[in-house]
Amino acid sequence: KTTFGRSDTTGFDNPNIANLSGLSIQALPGSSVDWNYKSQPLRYASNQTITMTRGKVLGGSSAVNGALLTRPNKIDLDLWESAFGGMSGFKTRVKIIDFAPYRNWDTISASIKSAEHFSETDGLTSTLSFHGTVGPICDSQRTPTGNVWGQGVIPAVLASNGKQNVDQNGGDPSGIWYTPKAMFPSSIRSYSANSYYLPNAGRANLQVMVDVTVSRIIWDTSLNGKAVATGVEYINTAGQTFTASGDRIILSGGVFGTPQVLELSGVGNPAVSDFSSCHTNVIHCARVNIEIMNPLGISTVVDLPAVGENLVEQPTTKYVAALASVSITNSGLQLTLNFESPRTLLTSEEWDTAHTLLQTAPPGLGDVAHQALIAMFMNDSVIVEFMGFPNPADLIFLPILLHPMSWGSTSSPPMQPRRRHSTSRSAQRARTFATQSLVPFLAAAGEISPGTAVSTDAQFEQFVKDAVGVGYHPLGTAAIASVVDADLRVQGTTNVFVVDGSIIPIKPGSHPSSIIYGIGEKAAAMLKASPLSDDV
Ligand SMILES: Cc1cc2nc3c(=O)[nH]c(=O)nc-3n(C[C@H](O)[C@H](O)[C@H](O)COP(=O)(O)OP(=O)(O)OC[C@H]3O[C@@H](n4cnc5c(N)ncnc54)[C@H](O)[C@@H]3O)c2cc1C
Repeated sequence: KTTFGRSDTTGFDNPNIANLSGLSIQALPGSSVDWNYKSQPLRYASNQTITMTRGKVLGGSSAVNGALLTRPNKIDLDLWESAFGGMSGFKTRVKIIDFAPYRNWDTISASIKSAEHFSETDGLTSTLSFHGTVGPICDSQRTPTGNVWGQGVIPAVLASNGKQNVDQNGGDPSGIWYTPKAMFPSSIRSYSANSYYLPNAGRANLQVMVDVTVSRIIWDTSLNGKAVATGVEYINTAGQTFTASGDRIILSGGVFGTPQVLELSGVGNPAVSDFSSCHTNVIHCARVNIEIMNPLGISTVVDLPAVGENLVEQPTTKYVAALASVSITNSGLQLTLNFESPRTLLTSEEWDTAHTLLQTAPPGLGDVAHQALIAMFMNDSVIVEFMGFPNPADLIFLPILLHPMSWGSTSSPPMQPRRRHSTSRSAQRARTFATQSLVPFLAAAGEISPGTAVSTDAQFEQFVKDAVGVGYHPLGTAAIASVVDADLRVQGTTNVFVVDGSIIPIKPGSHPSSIIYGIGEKAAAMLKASPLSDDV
């Protein structure tokens, strides 16, 4: 049975969701299908308040995203293994010790492939063995229809010692390539609502409701000191409250919604005095002076201060320049991504400075995560992605910093000085590349952002403070090892699980949706295989 309310919450008749071929997806952030979460004023970014877009529609953020299916460097995912493998007691504390699905590049890649149905594109070379071909999410590559990328950007990257990567999804994303998008051959978006849900909508044991919001988990008496859930409470748009019961509760509310439901249910940080227990090897708490549940009158069910912490987001700025003439076009899909590693992005002097800065952990960051960041840097894992945007009259690059060095929480987003420095360097790099290599394509004095008034290091730093945006890739607020165990069960509960991007403990340098689809695939297999009698 399927209970649908307003059609915009199903999204199926929203052309901006369906159509990936033009500029329509730019209309989605801030629209009625966005939760429109706002950050607190960012202290290190001119007190800006940033909108943290998340999809409020069937399919969640997969309905409103840019649909790029990328994967990080192999090293980024292999580091999960060393992070968790080194945690004493972790493996014996969980009952179902099936950590294998989330262990390293090989296991996570295998899960991603099981979600993917990749089709090769005529005229483009790809490596089929890197891709899945029978999963629900369809993806393929497209060459841009405008000539800026094919005739301008790609030759310019190659001329400046860059490389063209045959297929970035095999563990080395460095270089430039036509990135796959999650879409059917018709350029219609392929996402969780139409590719996972719709083919199964007729199942008798599946009921989907839209226009309702889960307000809390309902608890029974505890078993062996662990909280037992019997269902959830939810509210409709008229403010009426209902309940749904179940043997297992699986939260997939995303990086903001999942910790919110946990905290409303008494699972989280009750008071400042419990803050110290938040520090594990991997995770730190950003809200050093904030107690979450007690002031709101929420009784503590599980004292778990790491809930809502460890929020990591990728910052970005915008380089925009007017094109020289109407015969030069930048239309089509934003498909070509160029990934730079520390050694290709930074001068040797900047590399030394960055290396020195990295030796000191940001405040509160656990040693394991700190060592992981250093390893990513030393192994030359990609650190900046330059993404092109299909604005007909402009060349637009978004340099996205992939491995940020600051952490926040669901109530206090990250943006600390060291990250600002790296973001400023990548903004400078976007201009240098455009002005040195793309002159014939750009209008004279056509730079719109940052604008020619910005030229010194200090001015670039100020530009970043004033104009920084987000990559829309927040992760980590109910992380493995700190909030959930290896089987994705919330610590201190018998039968509550989290399956979404909030379980990712250490940020990989990529767009996250492919990994999150992979997590969904593995979690489904794992939960199906594990009998309810294991929920103790
Ligand atoms: C504008 C934008 C562009 C992006 N571009 C890309 C891209 O090109 N490539 C890429 O890989 N990634 C991209 N991403 C990121 C990617 O889409 C997300 O990381 C991913 O979809 C997150 O999946 P999730 O399951 O963790 O959460 P979500 O997809 O956000 O799903 C959470 C769901 O839970 C619902 N929910 C939350 N709270 C409640 C509650 N209390 N009761 C009931 N329901 C609730 C939400 O409405 C939503 O449907 C982009 C994201 C955005 C916003």
